[in-house]
Parts: sequence; structure tokens; C-alpha cells
Amino acid sequence: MASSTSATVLLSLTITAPYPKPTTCRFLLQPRNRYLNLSSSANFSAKALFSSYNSNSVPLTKELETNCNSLTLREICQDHVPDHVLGRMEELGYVMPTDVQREALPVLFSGNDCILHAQTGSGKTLTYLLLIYSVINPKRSAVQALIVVPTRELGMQVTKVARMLAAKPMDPEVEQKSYTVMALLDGGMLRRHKSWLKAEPPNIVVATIGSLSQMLEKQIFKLDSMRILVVDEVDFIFNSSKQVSSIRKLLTSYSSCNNRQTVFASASIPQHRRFLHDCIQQKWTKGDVVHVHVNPVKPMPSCLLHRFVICGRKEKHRLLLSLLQSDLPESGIIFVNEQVRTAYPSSCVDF
Ligand SMILES: Nc1ncnc2c1ncn2[C@@H]1O[C@H](COP(=O)(O)OP(=O)(O)OP(=O)(O)O)[C@@H](O)[C@H]1O
Repeated sequence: MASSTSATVLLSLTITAPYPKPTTCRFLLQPRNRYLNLSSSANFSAKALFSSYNSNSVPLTKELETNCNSLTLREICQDHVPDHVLGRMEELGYVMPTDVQREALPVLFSGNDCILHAQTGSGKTLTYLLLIYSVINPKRSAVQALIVVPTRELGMQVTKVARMLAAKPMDPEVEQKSYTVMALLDGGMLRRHKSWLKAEPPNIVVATIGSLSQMLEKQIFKLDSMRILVVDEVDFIFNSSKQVSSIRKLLTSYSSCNNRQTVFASASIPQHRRFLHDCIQQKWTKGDVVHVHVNPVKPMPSCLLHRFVICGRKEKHRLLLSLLQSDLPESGIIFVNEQVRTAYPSSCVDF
């Protein structure tokens, strides 16, 4: 089974212990400031350990829960997301859903506004991108989806994933108009974007609030055709005194929650009940907004084991895998320098 990991793994492995019998397993690769979650690609069912539905969420019956747990991403997205996007998704290694994808996608495909509340690296970006590809029409030259991000760096990452998913199918037989994704980010070439927006509006815009507000104020583009609005890292945006008035304006003046599907994503939403209340009261979302709360950040485990192993550069990868196999930790953090794609034999990850 393919997963993403690093060829230059530093053998610094932190594992939580003592572990209960590992029926589920979770590894976090941490490249600088971001966690990458490998659990879903390794076909884990982490739900029992990490998931929680809060009272605002749609309860799942036991039977439905069991069925949902075994569905692939393709099965969940079938009849919603175009086939060539599903093909690309699988080529990129997204086969089994993460917890947040499993729980949020059916809610999103049913048209509900949603607060995606799940830890960093849990797969929120792919969740809202799949929703976007289920809704937009590439033949319409209009901004149909807008993703607001707090920083240029996050904007570049989201744009990259959006473009990778939308890449034209290799098969020349498949006639497919390609989706256009524009990154409208602070520090970018806004003049060039202006001409592009006027000449042929893209289907999806990924924007920081500063650049976006400039364009909206100058009426370079309008949000009349916007069907999906995503605000990523919503807690960060609402906590920034610079960004908060612009985001409020975007949510209520430049567009109306009745004409769009609104998704807020965040790893942490302090006072989430209050936020949910505000969403409805302030008309940032419709009244039936669903709070999908998955993988709440767990308190620190009672014990952390830190293994320090000295080895040659070429041995790192093999040694890491054998340590994981021998220790069988329930969870761990792996610090990596860079990422390349590599294939794990399934025996290595299927604990
Ligand atoms: N279903 C999946 N199968 C395998 N890998 C996945 C899946 N979904 C997401 N990933 C990978 O997991 C990593 C984290 O995903 P993503 O960036 O979407 O998380 P996130 O919740 O949006 O994180 P953040 O809160 O930092 O924005 C990425 O490398 C992504 O490619």
C-alpha cells in the first residue's frame, strides 16, 4: 500500500506508551510545522479511539457506522464527484477516507453547511475539495468556489492539491474540460490576476483575505456565481484583528449564506458552541449547519517514549520501519526533513 513518507527520515521516533492492544494505529509525520497523517492510507479504523460526535452532529446508527467504516473514498464520493477526479484522487494515494472525510463527506454532499473541526493533518483540505469538485461546472467560466486561507503558505498548499486533483486525465479518449484554480495570495502578482479574472474567471479561487478584499472592493470580480465558500483555519482568521472585519464582510455583505454552501475548517475552535451559535445568529451559515467534530486533540499521553538511534543515512528508512514493526506503538510522531513518495509493503503498516 502506498503512503507518503520521507527518504531522509531522522530516526527520532516518539511513541506513546503504555499502549493498549493495538487494534488501531496512527502515525504523524511532522515536516517542520505541519503534521501529515498516515493513518488513513494505512487503512486504519481510528474512529473508535479518536472520533467523537458532539450533540450538534448527526448521530450514526451502529449498523450505518459499521457500513460507513468499510467504504472507500470512491464509494463515498460516487455519484457526486466526477469520475476523472476520483481517478486522480486514487492515483495520488487517497483510497480509504480519514475519519473526518468519512463523517463529513455525506453531510457535505447532502448540501449542509458544515464546521469541519478536526486536528491538523486529518484530511480536511481533501474533504472540502471533493465537495467543491462535486458542485462546480468546469464549462462555466465563473468563480464557483472560494477558499479563504489565513496565510500565503497554506494558500499555496491548498492550490497545489486542488490542481493535482483536477489535472486532466491522461487518457486522450476522455474529453474533459479542465478546471481552473487561481491562487490570489498576498505578495502575489495582483495585476496579472486582475487581467485573468476579467478575461476568464477561474472556477476556483484560493485567496488570502487581504488580496481578496482588494479585488472585491475594486469590483474586479463578484461572487454572484459562488456556490461554495470555504474558510480554512477559521479560528486563526477570526482571532486576527486585521482579518476579522474583512471576513465578516465577505460572509454577509459580499455574499449571502442562502445562496452558497459554507464550510468552516479548523483544528481548534475554542468555545465551539458559541461559534456555532454565532454562525447561525450572524447568518454566516444557514440554521441547519452541522458541526463535524472528529479527532479532538487528545491530552498528552501519560508516558512518551523517545528512541534515539544512530545509523547511516541510507539505513534510516529500513530501520524506522523495523522499529515500528518491533515496537508496535499505538501512535507516534515521526520528524521528517523532506517528503518523497515511497511504497510501504502492507505488512509494515497493517499492524
Ligand atoms: N484519504 C487520505 N488518504 C491518504 N492520505 C490522505 C488522505 N486525506 C488526506 N491525506 C494526506 O494527509 C495529509 C494531511 O491532509 P490535509 O492537509 O488535508 O489535512 P488538514 O486537516 O487540512 O490539515 P491542516 O489543519 O493542517 O490544514 C496530506 O499529506 C494529505 O495528502
